[in-house]
Amino acid sequence: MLVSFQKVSLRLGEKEVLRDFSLDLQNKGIYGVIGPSGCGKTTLLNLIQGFLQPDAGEIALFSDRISAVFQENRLLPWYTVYQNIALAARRPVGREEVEALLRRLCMPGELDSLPGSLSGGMARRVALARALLSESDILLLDEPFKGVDMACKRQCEKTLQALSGGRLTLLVTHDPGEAAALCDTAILVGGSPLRLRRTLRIDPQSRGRSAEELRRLMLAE
Ligand SMILES: Nc1ncnc2c1ncn2[C@@H]1O[C@H](COP(=O)(O)OP(=O)(O)OP(=O)(O)O)[C@@H](O)[C@H]1O
Repeated sequence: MLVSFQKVSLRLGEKEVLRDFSLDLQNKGIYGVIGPSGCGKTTLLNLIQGFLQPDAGEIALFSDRISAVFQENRLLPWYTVYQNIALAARRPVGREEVEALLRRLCMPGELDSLPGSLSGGMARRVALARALLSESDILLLDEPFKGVDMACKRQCEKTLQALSGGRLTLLVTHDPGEAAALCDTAILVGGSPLRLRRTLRIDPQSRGRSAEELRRLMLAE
């Protein structure tokens, strides 16, 4: 088991977000976590990262080397784009490597910019570059393409697919098209408290059909 939630319960304030929630991920690859707003997707990522502790139950991880794109970008405003990315990398990272990755994320020539001068979509891609370049076994991405325009998004999806290899990636998204385009498996969650509704293997040969299927399942629930 690479990631396992065993009968995890968690209350946040008045809200019982999880009650006896179980989930086992056995293989590496990209998992899309899809479900309605407010159901608890970010909470799952926060539990994996140890930012929240369960009230009951257990979470087991095969590695604690985690990199993430959080709901907010969390860039350090006094450091440049290059410094923000390189400082988090857990290994020496040269300017050329960062520049090449940013180019693959449709963002050339911003290495020495400060985060405050970037658009929301650009800052999002810096946060994504930071997570991708960081040496990690688990990649947690909470709506990583928020604010990124359609043309760049396709390119960023390809780059993410190419660079996430060898890791276990959890991608929170509201977009069935994005999940079908990128993921190996979609995990549909929902309800209050949160429950696992369905897992769906995405067939790489027919991602368009998987997107339709996911749309249908989301509307049905
Ligand atoms: N610190 C907190 N105190 C009280 N309730 C909280 C707290 N943090 C989150 N919640 C509630 O827990 C629930 C799950 O929140 P979470 O952010 O995990 O949902 P989500 O599925 O990621 O939502 P979205 O898709 O809108 O980002 C929500 O109803 C939220 O209001």
